[in-house]
Amino acid sequence: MIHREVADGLERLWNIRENCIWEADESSRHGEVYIFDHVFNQECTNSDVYGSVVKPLVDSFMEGFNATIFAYGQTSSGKTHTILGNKTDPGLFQLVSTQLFQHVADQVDKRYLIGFSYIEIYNEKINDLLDKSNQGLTIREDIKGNVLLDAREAVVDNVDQVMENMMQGNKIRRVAATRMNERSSRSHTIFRIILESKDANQKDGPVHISYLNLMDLAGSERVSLTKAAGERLKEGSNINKSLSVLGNVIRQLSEGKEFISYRDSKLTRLLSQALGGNAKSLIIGNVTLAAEEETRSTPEFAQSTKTVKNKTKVNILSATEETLQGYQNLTRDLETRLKKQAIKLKEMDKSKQEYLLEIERLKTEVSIVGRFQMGASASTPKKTLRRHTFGHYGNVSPKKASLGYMPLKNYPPKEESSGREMRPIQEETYEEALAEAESVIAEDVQVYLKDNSKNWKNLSMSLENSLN
Ligand SMILES: Nc1ncnc2c1ncn2[C@@H]1O[C@H](COP(=O)(O)OP(=O)(O)OP(=O)(O)O)[C@@H](O)[C@H]1O
Repeated sequence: MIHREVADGLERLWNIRENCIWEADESSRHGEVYIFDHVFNQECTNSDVYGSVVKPLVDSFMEGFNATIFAYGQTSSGKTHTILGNKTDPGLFQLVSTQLFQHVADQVDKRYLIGFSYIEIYNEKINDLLDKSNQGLTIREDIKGNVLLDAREAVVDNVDQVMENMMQGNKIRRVAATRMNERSSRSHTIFRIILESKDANQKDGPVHISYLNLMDLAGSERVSLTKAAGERLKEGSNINKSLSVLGNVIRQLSEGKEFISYRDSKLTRLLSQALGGNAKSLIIGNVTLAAEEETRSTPEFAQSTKTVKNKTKVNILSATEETLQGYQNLTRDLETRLKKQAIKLKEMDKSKQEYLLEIERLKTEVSIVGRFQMGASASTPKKTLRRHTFGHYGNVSPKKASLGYMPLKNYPPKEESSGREMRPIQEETYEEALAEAESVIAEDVQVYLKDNSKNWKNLSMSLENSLN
């Protein structure tokens, strides 16, 4: 039981022993004992949960399987605590990231590229938490039924970078105080880690790709308990509606129905691979022992999900010649963003410091992609597609596509045209493309710095440092 429940003098209404949970009042008409793979009591930490049920899933993810982990439960039952944790009890997100980068460091014969995206579904609208300007995202599907979303995908190299991105995202994530929770999540959030790997010694070998979703679902809430009104009430009703669609989808899947109503909510559309598709899924049902009915609905939900069967496979995306185009475009797109940031300095509508940080961050991403791509041959690519996940940027505008590939015909992007001649990317090796982009950026920045040298002496020094 949490502080609020103890302070309110609430009683403990449920018992837990081994892998079972049941109501303490044996005369209750719902005398069912719910049995699960694991039941964790209130003495358990997030690390205990991680070691028992999450780690094996992360191991599979690193072998190339897709994986999804949900935290499901009523409001204030500890979902956010499970995923994000705190200083003394790190959450699953940090524990997963740590394991992932440890694994990557241990595998000397492999090369890895790790991407990270973070989105929320708020009042049935999908917002990118890594890019404030990228709101109201549209879900698209390719012919194979893969869900595509133009969310920013940050390329990350270590746990600190992941945590930094996550904390940036948390600043805009919707949280508000309700009567049940001082910091109640008003949206469903999805962290997605995308892992691409290939054999370091095999130049044109296949690329394995897998994604891992960590989801902190907003909790179901009863208006009689939360006393929500106005905006909070609207949010609560959207949360309850999407959770009810999730319940319907699980029921249809467990009953083996042919038609599954994934399209009834954004949440279930985004989860379609995790529910009955190509992903290994883990559902963590968070409960409080101090509520009767609200707590009962969680083990009931979790039990219904146990009969859902997924069809999983290792995802070998394609051979290098297909992906080479993707990495070249990815690099080019990062370079374009980098250049844009340098140009934006002229407008000075943001603080100098913010631009410098963005430039630094993009430079790091470019070098990470470069390291992963190194060794691939510069043979003429046949396809423009890099891969299909929801950090995919098929046909989006350069403004929206923060990272990822773009169709070849879009290069150089029209709005970026500066009169400089740019050769089609097929004719360039990766090194040539990188060198060209770097010289363009350096030139622009130098011109700008020269023009503004009096006013921006300090800025020019740090910019020059960052470009050297
Ligand atoms: N295992 C735990 N140990 C310590 N504190 C906890 C634990 N679980 C939850 N809490 C505390 O209980 C409160 C509610 O938890 P949390 O915000 O994680 O709930 P939630 O299920 O995400 O709620 P909502 O659906 O409203 O967002 C927080 O103050 C949190 O710190």
